[in-house]
Amino acid sequence: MLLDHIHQPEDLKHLTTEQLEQLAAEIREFLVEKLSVTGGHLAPNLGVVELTIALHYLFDSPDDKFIFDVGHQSYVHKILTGRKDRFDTLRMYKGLCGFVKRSESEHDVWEAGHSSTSLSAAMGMAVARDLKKASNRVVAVIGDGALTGGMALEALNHIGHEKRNLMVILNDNEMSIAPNVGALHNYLGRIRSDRHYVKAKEEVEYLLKKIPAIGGTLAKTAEKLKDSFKYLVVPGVWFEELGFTYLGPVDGHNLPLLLETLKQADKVIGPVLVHVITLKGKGYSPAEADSQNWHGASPYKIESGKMIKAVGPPMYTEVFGNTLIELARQDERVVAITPAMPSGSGLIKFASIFPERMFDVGIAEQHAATFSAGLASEGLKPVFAVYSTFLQRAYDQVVHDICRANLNVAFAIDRAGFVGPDGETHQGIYDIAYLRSIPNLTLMMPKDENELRHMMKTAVDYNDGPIAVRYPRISGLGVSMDEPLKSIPIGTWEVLRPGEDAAILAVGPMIPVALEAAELMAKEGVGVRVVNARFIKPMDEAMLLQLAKEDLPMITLEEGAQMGGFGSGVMEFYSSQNLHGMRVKIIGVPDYFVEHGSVAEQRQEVGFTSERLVAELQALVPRKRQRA
Ligand SMILES: Cc1ncc(C[n+]2csc(CCOP(=O)(O)OP(=O)(O)O)c2C)c(N)n1
Ligand SMILES: CC(=O)[C@@H](O)[C@H](O)COP(=O)(O)O
Ligand SMILES: [Mg+2]
Repeated sequence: MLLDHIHQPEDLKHLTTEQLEQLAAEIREFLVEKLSVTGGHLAPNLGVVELTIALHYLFDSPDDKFIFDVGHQSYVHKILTGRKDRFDTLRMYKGLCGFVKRSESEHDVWEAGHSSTSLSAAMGMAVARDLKKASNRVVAVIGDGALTGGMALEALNHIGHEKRNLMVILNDNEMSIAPNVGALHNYLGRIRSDRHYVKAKEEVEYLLKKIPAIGGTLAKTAEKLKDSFKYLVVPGVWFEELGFTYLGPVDGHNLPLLLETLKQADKVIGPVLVHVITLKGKGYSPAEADSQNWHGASPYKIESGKMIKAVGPPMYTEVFGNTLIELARQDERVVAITPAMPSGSGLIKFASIFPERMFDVGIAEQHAATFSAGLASEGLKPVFAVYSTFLQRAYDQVVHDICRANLNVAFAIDRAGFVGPDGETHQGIYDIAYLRSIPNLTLMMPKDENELRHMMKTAVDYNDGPIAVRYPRISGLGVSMDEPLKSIPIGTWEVLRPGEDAAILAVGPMIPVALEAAELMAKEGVGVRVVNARFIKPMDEAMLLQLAKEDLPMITLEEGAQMGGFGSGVMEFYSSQNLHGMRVKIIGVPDYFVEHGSVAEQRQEVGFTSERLVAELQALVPRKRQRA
């Protein structure tokens, strides 16, 4: 196998084109086989095998900087840069990261996970190169989905203006996670489909070259003629008008053509955009047929293409999607907005039932937020479905357009808390801290999937401003769903277990571990009250005052950043009441980035365990209260 002899990009340089094509086939086989066990972003990586081989064959990483947008399609890059032997640990605890990772290799020059950052980073590296009088290449690989991200367009604007040497490779597979959307996508579609563009362009350019060099007005007319023809035939004229040289579209699986085009691109002075057409999932028929489902694959059976899914209670996401349909049936104000995550957010069924009330705006969280504000300003009830981590992209819009204006936007914040294999770039652990300080916003988290349903009803019924419900990327507890849906009084907590010696104020999925700790403490004769602190804002101030009255020591427990989180809110409240003697132990995610692994391993790592809680309670509860 050629692949056995590839340990670094240098090992590619002597191969023939036929050998490179053989290598591509071997890498595809490797990916399908390895990811059948580990899971991962199979379809995106199958689509960039030839492209990644071509880059490492022609150019010289790490001197030449390769920047992968999102970074989920960097497995081939990792294989070619000495990490193929680590793929059995892909996305596992302390194993190979599923995204580009600087600590893994000198070839990983730019980390991501969130989309649309590659062009800005590339521009930074290009300017740095020029200021250092260096001559390395800077090559960004960005997908058609990521190109819909606002940051990418901001960067195109800057790159085209400065006209520095920089190569942008647009990996166009017509897919985001779902089929890509938007006017830019439609434009790319016209280029992809009108093959005659390329032929006509060559003929026109040949013809124009034939016109003898002439002076005077005729020359100006000829130039104008050439420009107007350009609009007719140059496929990438939009990019050309932004200051790029556009090359393509080129078949991203035709290695000889790809090599030829990249060599041509390498000679261009100034920014060049190479439009590469690929097939997401190329080479594995189940992934080719359904690249949305195979974008992020669970472990699977290779032969049957059947993914191995955990059986058990429904995911919170599924309960959200089903409940939103129920609410939308009762209330025609309800509309759903997703920034390119219809499937991950559980909205596929909703979209099929209410196509006119479902909006996939592309990878555009900022736009999604203010679009929701616009909808709410006209009396609709927009439900903005967004992952906690991706909502970070729209922080200003949440403050400036939604909360300040006190508009009735409902946020359905999925993937709140640890997310597992996607790791540090995707952990949903900052939203409590970054949302609770914004005036007018109500923030809640259910103890189980049944309470999620009632919280969604609460959010839709609530007409006093923005309201957010956050829920985790895990299955529910398997509780029964009670009917009918009813609103929960805002700002009310719930005592789940009585106790006279201490209290744990737990948020969402932290409740089971709090109940476990209380059970263990009961064996020591210590009564620990467990409270479902389901409203992070506003808090249940009556209950907080009652706890103070009883002088109960307490733990606050949240799967969110400890700094500025729910526990901080409790301390702030007691401070505001001048209750300075309260003994409060805040337990949340410590101040560092928690890397990939399973949710259970991540929780274990930061001490979200009943054993840890018991130790903290023993330190908190004075001896006299600990009955013999
Ligand atoms: C800011 C942000 N929003 C959403 C996502 C989720 N996401 C990851 S990959 C992806 C689709 C990317 O499409 P494209 O850039 O075309 O790459 P492809 O997977 O098609 O190769 C999305 C929406 C993200 N990573 N970052
Ligand atoms: C790379 C990326 O951002 C998405 O593919 C993300 O990994 C999806 O996350 P879920 O698997 O939680 O839907
Ligand atoms: Mg794509």
